[in-house]
This record gives sequence, structure tokens and C-alpha cells, in this order.
Amino acid sequence: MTSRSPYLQPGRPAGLLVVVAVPAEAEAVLRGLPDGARPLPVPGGELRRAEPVPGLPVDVLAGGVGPAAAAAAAAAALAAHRYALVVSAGIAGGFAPAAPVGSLVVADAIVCADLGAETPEGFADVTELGFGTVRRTPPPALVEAAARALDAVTGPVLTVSTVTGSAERAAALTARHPGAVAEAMEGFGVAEAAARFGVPAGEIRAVSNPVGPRDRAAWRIGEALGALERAFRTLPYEHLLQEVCDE
Ligand SMILES: O=C(O)c1cccc(C(=O)CC[C@H]2O[C@@H](n3cnc4c(=O)[nH]cnc43)[C@H](O)[C@@H]2O)c1
Repeated sequence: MTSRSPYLQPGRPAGLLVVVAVPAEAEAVLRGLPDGARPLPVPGGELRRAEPVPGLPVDVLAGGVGPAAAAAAAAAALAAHRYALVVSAGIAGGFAPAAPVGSLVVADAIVCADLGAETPEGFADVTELGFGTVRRTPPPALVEAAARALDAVTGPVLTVSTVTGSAERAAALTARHPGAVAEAMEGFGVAEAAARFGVPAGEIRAVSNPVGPRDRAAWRIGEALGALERAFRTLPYEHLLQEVCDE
């Protein structure tokens, strides 16, 4: 096993960190994992550690809603424990027709869609403005293995700080990010924290609502949480960890 990450040393266990936003998502993920997850402290709270494969810990942390809370929570866990892979997970809005309600999505790019400035020529992201990045790319082998196992759609997943509530904004996002399959609020924060620790990151989402005109009554959160549970029951953990260690 070879790895560029200083966090993956031979003989030292390193598992998977799953960062969700809220406790309902954490419970759904944990229902998909073997019983007996135990609490472990992290700065500012606690996570729950399950072991779907002996010696392979899967830690589930509810980090809060939005990219800032997610980044802070992920960084705290990464500083406290050793991980080979970090995954942002939860419910999301799906872009039609690629990602209908109830479907699962695996990000092949994690894109911060609203970090930038309005200019006379339109929106310019921070990369265009000359500061940092708005895109993190999960390891392709990880994306392929997870998507195959979950029968999931793959494509860019956008991180936004405001849930889209109009057809106009949905159209603007797909025009700027062709092929985007979903939007959520935490993925880029988690990926930024992971990058700082030299750990690969991915994003898995279960679609609870279409991205578009605001219709809160149409959100199918129960259905999405069920899909999230199935995803975490199905993931081939050993294979995924091996893929990122072999990168
Ligand atoms: O609009 C509301 O009334 C409302 C009430 C409670 C919660 C919300 C949220 O926006 C929760 C955001 C939460 O869920 C993820 N999520 C799910 N669907 C979307 C979406 O279409 N766009 C962005 N984020 C979404 C997100 O990752 C947050 O964790 C709204």
C-alpha cells in the first residue's frame, strides 16, 4: 500500500469519516451500519464510531448546516483522529432530469457555486478573482466504485449557502455548471478541511427535492433518509479505502 498522505502510515489504522449536517442524517447513516456504534469525543462535540469491517472504523459526525460549520467540524475530527477518507453525506436537491427525488448521487467534483463576486459581466468565482479554488475533485476510482455499488448518478455536486428557490437560479447554476447533478450546503467545506489534512474527500447525497421553485411541501425527506441508510448499508468500505490508499 502506497500513499502520499502522512495520515496513512503502514500499520496504523485509518478509517472513514462521514460528515453529515444534522442528527437525522447521522441516524440514517448509522442505521445502515452495524449496531453498537460508540461515541467518541471530538473538539466541540462527539462522533459515533461503527465498524462495518473488523479494524475499519467508520465515524459519523453531525457537523451542522452550511459550508463553514461543516469545514470546522471536519477539521476538528481530522485533528483528533486518523482518516484515510472523508465523505460529506446527507440529503440534497437534485437537478432534473439527472437526479430525481429518492435517487443517490456521487460527486465527481465538489464545487463551491456561490463564492465570488457579482461583476458587470456577471458572477465571477474566487478562482477567477485570483483567490484559491472553488473545486475539489474526489479520486476517480473512488467515485466509480461508490457509484457502481450504489447505482448512483455521478456528476458535479454544488455547494451553496442559500437553497435555490427559483427556476431562474436553477437555470443559472446549470448554465454555469453543465452536468451538475445536485446541490447541497456542506460538501465544499468538508473537502476544504480534508485537503488541508492531505486526506481525499468525496460526497454522497440522497435527493430529497428538486432544485427549482421553492415548494417545501414537496420535499421527501423521509424517502431521502431511507436512500441514505441504504447507501451506507451497501457501500463496499474495504474496497473504497483500498482505492484511496492505492491512489
Ligand atoms: O426551506 C425550508 O423551509 C427549510 C427548512 C428546513 C431546512 C431547510 C434546508 O434547507 C435544509 C438544508 C439541508 O439539507 C441539504 N439540502 C437538501 N436539499 C437542498 C437543496 O435543494 N439545496 C441545498 N441544500 C439542500 C443541505 O445540505 C442542508 O444540510 C430548509
